[in-house]
Amino acid sequence: MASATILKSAFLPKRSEWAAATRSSAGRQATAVSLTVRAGSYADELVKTAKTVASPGRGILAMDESNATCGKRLASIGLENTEANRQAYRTLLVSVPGLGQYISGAILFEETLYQSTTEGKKIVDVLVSQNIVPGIKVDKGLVPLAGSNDESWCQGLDGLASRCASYYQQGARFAKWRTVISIPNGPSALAVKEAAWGLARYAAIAQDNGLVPIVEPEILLDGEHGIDRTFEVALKVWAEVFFYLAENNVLFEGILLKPSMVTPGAESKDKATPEQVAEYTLKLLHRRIPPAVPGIMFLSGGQSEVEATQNLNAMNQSTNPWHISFSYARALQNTCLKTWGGRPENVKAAQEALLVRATANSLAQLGKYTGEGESAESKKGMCNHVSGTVAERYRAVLSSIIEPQYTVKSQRGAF
Ligand SMILES: O=P(O)(O)OC[C@H]1O[C@](O)(COP(=O)(O)O)[C@@H](O)[C@@H]1O
Repeated sequence: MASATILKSAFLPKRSEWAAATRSSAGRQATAVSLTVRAGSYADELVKTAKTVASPGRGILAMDESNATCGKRLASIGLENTEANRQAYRTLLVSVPGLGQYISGAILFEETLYQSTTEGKKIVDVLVSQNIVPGIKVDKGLVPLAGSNDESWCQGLDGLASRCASYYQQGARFAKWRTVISIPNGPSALAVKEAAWGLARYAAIAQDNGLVPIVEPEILLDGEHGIDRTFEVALKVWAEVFFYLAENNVLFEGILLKPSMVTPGAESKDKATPEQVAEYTLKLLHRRIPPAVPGIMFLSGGQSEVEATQNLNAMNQSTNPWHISFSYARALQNTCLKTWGGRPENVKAAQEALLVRATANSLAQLGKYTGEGESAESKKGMCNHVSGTVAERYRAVLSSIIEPQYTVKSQRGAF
């Protein structure tokens, strides 16, 4: 926060000055403090990009696992964490035929943004040909936050402007910065403030360089707390995030959010139905998120594939001021990765598995997901609810691949 203080005192009114100016101007027409924000050169493009990503029936494929996280995913199927294996897996993901019907954006790790598929096509070009907007993870990961209760903060502001400019040149049009908040460890006021300030500085810098910032303060699922505690923490976190976004003159129409859903902690004795998750999460959004924000793209955070889809669907039973959709990593990729298992002969089946999840979440974005087909018992019902080629995909994939391992039970810890 040291550099933050310098920046704030240099360019913006202090809160005390602002309050004094507002008091002394009461009853007069003009205020003493000008809050006019110059329109950035990318403003129109940012708004357009954000709307494209937040388009009906589509969401984001998060495939930006850092090398450390990707290593865990690959280890779960017995593969080494090599560049060649990461390339093979990510080639599989971006090459799924018809993916762009359900996926509007794909978040890439830096390595992937500059990588080609195993057939030698630039991954960015493959995405664009699928009508998918390429995005880039720009944070540099989490490190311990000194002076806190074993909490962390997210690095990456140094050199961010020039990196964002290069990523734009390379074809990225949106960015992502993930920081985390731990409920069992507090969260301390320091950790929340640091998370919010970092996200706001990142968002301003990304917009200045033509990238729509995805703002992701992940409130981790870990813990024994109930849903009310998650709600309370989320209210605090989002209040701080929007306070600092505004202080940094971020254009709200040109951002996207990536929140955690409001659920009980993963180790809580309480369980919440999709309707309860939707009720709490929508209440949070209505209290904290301005309608100027075009899209809210949830992370899955360790929920099972089915839970994440059901919860999204429940949130889309009402008309909302924002596009409410998904930006899932695990909840899109889990079955796909397991089906692939690193074997070339499984690529097609794994791609079908990804398409099943993408289709299901697309339906959930529209509030039309039924879920019956997700279990063996009601497989037929699901097929009856989905028409045409989608039904064929469900039938083929569910019968040949998913059924043995696919249940509505939590798959937490699958990775
Ligand atoms: O590799 P990192 O930086 O730990 O991020 C892990 C993942 O968290 C996400 O932000 C959310 O993923 P989940 O949907 O699996 O929770 C992904 O975009 C990212 O791949």
